[in-house]
Amino acid sequence: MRRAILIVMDSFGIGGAVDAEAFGDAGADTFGHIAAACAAGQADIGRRGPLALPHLEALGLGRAAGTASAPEQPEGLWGSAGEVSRGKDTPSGHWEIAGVPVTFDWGYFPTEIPTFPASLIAEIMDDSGIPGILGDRHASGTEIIAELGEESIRSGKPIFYTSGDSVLQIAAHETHFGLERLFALCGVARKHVDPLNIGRVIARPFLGESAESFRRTANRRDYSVLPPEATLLDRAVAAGRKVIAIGKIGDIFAHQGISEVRKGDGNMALFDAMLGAIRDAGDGDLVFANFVDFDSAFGHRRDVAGYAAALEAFDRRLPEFFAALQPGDLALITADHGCDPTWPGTDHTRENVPVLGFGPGIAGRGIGHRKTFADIGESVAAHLGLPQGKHGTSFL
Ligand SMILES: O=P(O)(O)O[C@@H]1C[C@H](O)[C@@H](CO)O1
Ligand SMILES: [Mn+2]
Ligand SMILES: [Mn+2]
Repeated sequence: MRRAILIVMDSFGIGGAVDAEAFGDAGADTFGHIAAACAAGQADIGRRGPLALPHLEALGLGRAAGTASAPEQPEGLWGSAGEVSRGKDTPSGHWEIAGVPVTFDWGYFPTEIPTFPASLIAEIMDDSGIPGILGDRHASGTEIIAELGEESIRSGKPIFYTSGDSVLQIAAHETHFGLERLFALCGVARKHVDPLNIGRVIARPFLGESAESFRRTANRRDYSVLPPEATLLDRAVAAGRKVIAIGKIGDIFAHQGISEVRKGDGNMALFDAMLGAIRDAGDGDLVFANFVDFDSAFGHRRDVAGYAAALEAFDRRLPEFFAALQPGDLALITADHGCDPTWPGTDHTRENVPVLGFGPGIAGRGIGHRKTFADIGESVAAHLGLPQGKHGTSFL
């Protein structure tokens, strides 16, 4: 069997991006700052003490990140990668991993309030029939739901907000507003933000009846534009291979080059879904998984202890993953950008990412620093015997 399993630990950066300064992120280091906070006893909520990631460390995470705790001889291929895409957003990171860097500029909404052009909101209201909007500014998704959720239920107006990413996010109550109605509204909005070059419209449904009990549900849906060129996923599908997308991978690629989508509510359910996909994948297939909680539940929330606990929970399950691999399989663990929970604000941070490769019979060695995430996708392509793309080089 020659299969590939590609895992994105969403936002698990390791610092050190050469262009971090240009993003206002010089010094940001998601892994490094979480580890330092844990070592200093500053992340003892729901967990305790130094960050314990024995399996990721054995694969070479410490060496990739240049930390002292690294083993002498990591068990896998270990290294780091920098991003050449112009944004530090999720689609840019994933598309570059899949061999297609984003070399154009996304559209962004300004930080003024109101944030969204009045003409855009008028068009969306006309087409969807909503009575108006709330929010209309940059915000943290959980905070703006706590602040405006009750008014949204009362008035029937959904909450529109954005971030440092190229996004229009729409939060509305799953039952009072209606989930399908929210999805339809996002479809309408997607059409109207196309001319503004906005990367994603994101449906952010929530449940609960008051600020204290509101919680976002797993029914988030991302409406992305198509990648600008054929990705690794397209090459795989064109060659008759199956691409099984775990979590939000399907949405991120606008469902292009995807054979099957499997979802899960939270990292542990996603891990289960990934293990099931590995059981079902055949020779030459690709399983591509995104673990969103690191970013969405902890990075953007600037929750250091929560992020550390999520990393440790992920690491504890890696032996199940190792056991699921078969001779000939290549597994790669990486990330799509940083989201340093010690950093000011609530946005992503420009960082290098770890690249950890392993599988039965793959000997440990350093692969150095890769100048583009695209080297990851081209390595998968080489492993699966797919045509090579033009933006990266295999490290196999
Ligand atoms: O709603 P939140 O604050 O979690 O929004 C973040 C900011 C990103 O743009 C968005 C997409 O992942 O999540
Ligand atoms: Mn991401
Ligand atoms: Mn994010």
